[in-house]
Amino acid sequence: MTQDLSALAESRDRQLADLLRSGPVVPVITLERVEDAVPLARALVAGGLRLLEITLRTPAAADAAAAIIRDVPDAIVGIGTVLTPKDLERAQALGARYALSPGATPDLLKAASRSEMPFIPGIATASELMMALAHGFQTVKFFPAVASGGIPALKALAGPFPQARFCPTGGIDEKNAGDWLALPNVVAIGGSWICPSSDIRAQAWGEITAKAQRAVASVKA
Ligand SMILES: O=C(O)C(=O)C[C@H](O)[C@H](O)COP(=O)(O)O
Repeated sequence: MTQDLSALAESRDRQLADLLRSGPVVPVITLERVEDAVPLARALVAGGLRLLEITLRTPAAADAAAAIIRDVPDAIVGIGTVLTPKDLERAQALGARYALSPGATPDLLKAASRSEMPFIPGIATASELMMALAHGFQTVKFFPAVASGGIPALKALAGPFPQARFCPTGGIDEKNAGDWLALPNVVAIGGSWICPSSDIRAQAWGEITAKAQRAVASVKA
């Protein structure tokens, strides 16, 4: 890495460390309707979760993220399902504080390594992790966490890669959240269990606040 890229990587790491202090549980949010965005974000913040991931999976996603950024100042909005350099630009243009991907491509890693915005690439294997580390990304998503071998797989990766920090997602729920968070190299966990599509469709904001509160309690347990 050149000196310029190293300085950018350090600055992103510092910003990310600051953001993760508001974690460590990140609800993964998929919104079908823009009008659900603000009440959902308020329900999550009321339950104690400020760090959010809005996935770019629906046509409503960008407007939904923009509405939360505008109207819910206590929410810290990250954009998920960033698959291309263009998605990363979109996340930045929206004013998101960070971006995440379920994986990574050489193009995406290259673009993200030249950007100021904190970015968390996804990895599921040692080779993918090596690629992320080589581009200056020490904090990675482990996705799909449970299907890729779960906690034993993450413990195995910790051996050769002590510098890596993980945000597992995919298959995490209320029952196993505490086990994942107990791992020393896990800095945050994420998942859709806190705000499943069925609750969002039903506008069950009270239920979502209760799930967020239980997630916060699992961190303290
Ligand atoms: O879309 C993305 O950007 C992702 O990285 C994937 C999400 O983190 C998982 O799909 C969440 O998994 P579940 O909690 O099992 O629903």
